Amino acid sequence: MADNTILIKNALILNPENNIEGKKDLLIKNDLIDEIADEIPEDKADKIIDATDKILLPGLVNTHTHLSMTLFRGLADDLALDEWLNENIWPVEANLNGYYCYIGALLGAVELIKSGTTTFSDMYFYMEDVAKAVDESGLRAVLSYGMIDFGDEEKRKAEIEENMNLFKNCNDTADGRIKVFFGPHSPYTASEELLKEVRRLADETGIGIHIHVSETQKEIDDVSAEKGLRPFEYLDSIGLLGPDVVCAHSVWLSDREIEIIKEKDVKISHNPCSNMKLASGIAPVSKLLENDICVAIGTDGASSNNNLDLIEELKTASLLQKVATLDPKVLTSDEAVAMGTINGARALGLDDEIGTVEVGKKADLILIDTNCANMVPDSSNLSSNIIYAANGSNVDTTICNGQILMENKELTTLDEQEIYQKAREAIDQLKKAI
Ligand SMILES: CSC[C@H]1O[C@@H](n2cnc3c(O)ncnc32)[C@H](O)[C@@H]1O
Ligand SMILES: [Zn+2]
Repeated sequence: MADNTILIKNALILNPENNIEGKKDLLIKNDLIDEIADEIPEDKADKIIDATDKILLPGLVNTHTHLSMTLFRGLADDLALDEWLNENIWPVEANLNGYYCYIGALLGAVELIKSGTTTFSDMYFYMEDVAKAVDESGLRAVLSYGMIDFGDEEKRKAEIEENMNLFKNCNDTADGRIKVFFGPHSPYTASEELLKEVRRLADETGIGIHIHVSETQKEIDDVSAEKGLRPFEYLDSIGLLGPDVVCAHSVWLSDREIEIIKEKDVKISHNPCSNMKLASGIAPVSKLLENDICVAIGTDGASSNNNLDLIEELKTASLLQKVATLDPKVLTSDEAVAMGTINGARALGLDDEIGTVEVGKKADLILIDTNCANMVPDSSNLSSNIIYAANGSNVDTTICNGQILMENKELTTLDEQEIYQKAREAIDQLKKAI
């Protein structure tokens, strides 16, 4: 079969941790970045993309979301987590089916592609239907089935079986773009027995773990009352924690818990918009970064955010740390770019493949248009322009695994109008069932 070759010309490259000076050409061969040079001849490629006035950076990595929850955007606003989940979201989720989750995931995929995310880590229900949406969209994803047993043994077995079936049926599918993790929901919904079994199976299979931890003060109080330990102390005491664990939120942390996170090389997915909207609190991100802990970024679901724009999320993360510490020097735009790219790749165990613009890595790349009112004048500091001035709507081109998913703001793999229509119908039907 002939090679897929794409030549991107004249791009300013923003690369986390290792900047590339001046305008460059970049050649994609099949799914990989093949060459980066001052000038690459046009006859080396079948397809040319002119990146004049555009900034090229690694595709963004959203390390915590519930993609199908796009259907619930705006459904239950202005509530704290407990009331939001127990009285609003879980009753609606009880009426979900595979089709709804598929349509919600397609809607989320459109939003991710349009705002520059090429990889996302998802925890939800009907995950084989979500995998179908990932396959069709061309995105890269880490998928976990969200396991909740509330101490019920039968439920526990069924939940673990569901996640294992997802692993057997979907891991390494979609040309290797889909990986499967375990998704125990949280220390307050998953029993000790479930968490211990997850650790055993993670060691056996080599797959990672995605879990919500220490999101609210109520969680700290409840777990402390039941276990006599704070959430990270408890998870450590039962052996769950390790470098393959990605913890979402992690807002309320004692100094001892930060030590545990560091010692065990646990990865943190920071979700500032969701934490602000549900009034959960402010995660001590600058302290975590000072301790060399890998902090990545996530949007959480579109019902607690209410969008999946990762550039907006990174700006929020940066500004929130500045105001929380009253120090404008913390969480710089360079650190924010790393959070949205290479740190996300590390959290998901994909840093050999994605997260930087480097020859030999997967061609997961985005182009951001600077010929827009909010991006002029061009800043000599590219990360400043991307984090503080841009937003997802400045993304012009999105490429994942060497495949163009959007060019000049036009989607190539998904029909967005058809998806909007189906999503509207799906939520109308769901509302009737409530
Ligand atoms: C069992 S699948 C995932 C489960 O998590 C719920 N969820 C969404 N956002 C949050 C959050 O911020 N904290 C805890 N749980 C959350 C989602 O609605 C699903 O039920
Ligand atoms: Zn979540």
